[in-house]
Amino acid sequence: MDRQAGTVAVEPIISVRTLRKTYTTFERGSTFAETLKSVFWRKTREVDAVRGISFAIGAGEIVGFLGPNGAGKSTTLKMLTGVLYPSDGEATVLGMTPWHDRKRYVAHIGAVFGQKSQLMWDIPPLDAFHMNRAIYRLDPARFEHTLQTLVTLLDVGDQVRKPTRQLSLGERMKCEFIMAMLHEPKVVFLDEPTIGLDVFAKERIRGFIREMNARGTTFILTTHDLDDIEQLARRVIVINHGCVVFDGDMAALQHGVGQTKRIRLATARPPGEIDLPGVTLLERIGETRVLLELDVRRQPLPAFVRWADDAFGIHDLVIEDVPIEDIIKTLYA
Ligand SMILES: Nc1ncnc2c1ncn2[C@@H]1O[C@H](COP(=O)(O)OP(=O)(O)OP(=O)(O)O)[C@@H](O)[C@H]1O
Repeated sequence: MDRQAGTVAVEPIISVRTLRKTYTTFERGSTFAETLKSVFWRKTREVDAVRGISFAIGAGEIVGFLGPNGAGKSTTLKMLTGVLYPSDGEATVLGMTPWHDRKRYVAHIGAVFGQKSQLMWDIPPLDAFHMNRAIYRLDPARFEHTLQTLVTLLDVGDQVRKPTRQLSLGERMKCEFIMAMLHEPKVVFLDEPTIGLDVFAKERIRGFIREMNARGTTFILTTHDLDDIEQLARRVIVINHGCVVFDGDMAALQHGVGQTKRIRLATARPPGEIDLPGVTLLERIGETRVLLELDVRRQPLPAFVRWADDAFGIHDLVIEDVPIEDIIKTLYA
């Protein structure tokens, strides 16, 4: 997809315009006198959780929605799933305003919240799936076909008949995905969908998301697990303090970072001061080891290697890309 940051070439399926949410909280005070006073005179405090964010998402995208704790991700997702009214701004998802006519809206979207279950503890997922069929008034033959497809993709044929409380976390999460996708939503919101899962369960869930995306589902994925983002999202929107601080392709983000390399150097003689343009000393490890960061636009790699060998003698050299965690940390900062 040919896309500039924040815009999509195709007609957006999700469009968010200067969306804002301010929470008003009441301060009660900590002493008895303050609590008594607050009965007559309530002191309020305003929290600007989301400060006028805008973005557009095209059909078929998987977008990673990232930000540190308290950045405003859940608040945004709650507005986009219609749970929360915004203080200002607009959003349309599949041509509908999420917080208007929510009953009609939820029939077109799906949501999986890693920390919140849509299943019922004492009854098997299969019964809950059939309840959803009734709630969404799904065609029985189509429902059976979709159910079989989802059960096969996630390999939970034996588990869906057990009471939910007997399932492992990984098995339950797979059933949560089935629950969210039985009505074939075009847009699915995921909030920490792999939290607490082992590597195998994570792989299975990620494979499932990729498969459903290939079949046309658009996903917005909020997670603190950057492996989810690296493996699934072609685009990331990063928010911090309620504002969008980056909106662009993962590839562009990684390419920008590709201009910076980390170099682990073991030298024959202790390296003294390294005062070269484009070279930052990150860490000294013992007498003869250093970790450096190199901006290859200002300090070409071959020239640096020649200089280092002449200056201290190179014993060993490892060249690494900057980890995605560090790039994201910089954006958060
Ligand atoms: N119901 C509420 N009342 C008052 N303030 C709230 C409420 N919900 C969230 N906030 C505040 O709004 C800000 C954004 O919170 P939000 O939960 O959207 O962040 P988040 O990015 O999802 O964080 P996390 O990664 O920790 O889940 C925070 O400062 C939070 O304390």
